[in-house]
Amino acid sequence: MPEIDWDALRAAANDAMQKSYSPYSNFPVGAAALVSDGRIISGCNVENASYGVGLCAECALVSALHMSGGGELVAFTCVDGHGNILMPCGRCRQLLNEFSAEGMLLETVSGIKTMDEVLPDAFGPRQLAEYAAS
Ligand SMILES: O=c1ccn([C@H]2C[C@H](O)[C@@H](CO)O2)c(=O)[nH]1
Ligand SMILES: [Zn+2]
Repeated sequence: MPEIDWDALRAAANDAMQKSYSPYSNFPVGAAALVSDGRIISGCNVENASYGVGLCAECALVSALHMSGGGELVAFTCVDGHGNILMPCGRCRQLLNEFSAEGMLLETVSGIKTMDEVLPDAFGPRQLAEYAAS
């Protein structure tokens, strides 16, 4: 597993946040993650005049993961427009869980946590596989 440089991840999240399109909430968000092969990916929130259609930064990040070669997420951080750490919303925790490496770490307002701590007993691909096999 690659070594986690939280400062570099936060810098990437801040760079992504600068590209946010958030004229409706005025709440820019940038997310960044370290991938299993060592590369850093990022994404920003992209809002829409039809408010509910807006995309969280994590959606762009997951898209970037696939567009740049796939892999699993090892570490994740997310910042708001002031550069402060932001917790991914519930939907985005589910989104990230799908592509998380075992023991993936997230930087949170209350320290570094595991995916399992921020989304306990998650529903994921395993549940579908178990159902199909039963
Ligand atoms: O985890 C989160 C939570 C919120 N937002 C965005 C969605 C919306 O554009 C703005 C305000 O909710 O913040 C994200 O990008 N990620
Ligand atoms: Zn979200």
